[in-house]
Amino acid sequence: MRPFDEDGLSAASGFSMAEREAVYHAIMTRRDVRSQFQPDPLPEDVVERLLTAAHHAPSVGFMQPWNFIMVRSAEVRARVRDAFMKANEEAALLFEGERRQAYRALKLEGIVEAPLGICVTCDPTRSGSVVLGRTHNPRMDSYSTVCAVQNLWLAARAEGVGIGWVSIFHEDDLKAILGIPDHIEVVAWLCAGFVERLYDEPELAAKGWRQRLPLEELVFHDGWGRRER
Ligand SMILES: Cc1cc2c(cc1C)N(C[C@H](O)[C@H](O)[C@H](O)COP(=O)(O)O)c1[nH]c(=O)[nH]c(=O)c1N2
Repeated sequence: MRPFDEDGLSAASGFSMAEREAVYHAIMTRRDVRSQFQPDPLPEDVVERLLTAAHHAPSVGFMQPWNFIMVRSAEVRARVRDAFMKANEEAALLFEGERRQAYRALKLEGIVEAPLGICVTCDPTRSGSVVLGRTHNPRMDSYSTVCAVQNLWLAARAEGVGIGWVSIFHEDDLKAILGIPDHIEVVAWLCAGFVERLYDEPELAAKGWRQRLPLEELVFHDGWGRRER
């Protein structure tokens, strides 16, 4: 533990080169995983570290609106997969012609293959109706929960655990399967399991669905659309 002064502050020294590289390495090599899961259950200490990382995410007003429903039951995961299949077929029909065929060829979940499903939810009532920082934008609680997902995802990368985020569901189907109360929002279904190999680039890019945009096209200066400095 670093020493704290009387205000509870300690020196914000930078990371060593190796620590910095490790952080960027996790960020750059994190992947969404759909099909490389190993069936072995994740050890409890690993799961605990992933959840602890998630729980240290930033949250609006320090609201910590998240819950994590850990789904190990193969029977429950099979029902979740059925809910995905229904929604995925609806999604396929929204694309036309070749794009529909290309969509159908993609594998977009590993719900049954991954030994653990984590349903991450957001409770908008977690700290009363008036929340510091959320008063003018109620979606801030969902955004906070997404931060928890990203923390978990990066920690998982460092642990050799693959994570696949599946969002192709009717929320009510997931709520019914998992007994989630009406007022709770489902933010993510995460497939989790050890992986030996990962794609070097997003699988959707490797399979020609969509490529990474050039960063410089996305950065503006001093106003929307202003590319010059
Ligand atoms: C909110 C949200 C929701 C989803 C995803 C991501 C996020 C952030 N992704 C994963 C997504 O396709 C993936 O992140 C991008 O293709 C980039 O690839 P990498 O994550 O860098 O491997 C995703 N992937 C998938 O196969 N099925 C899905 O339902 C979803 N849903």
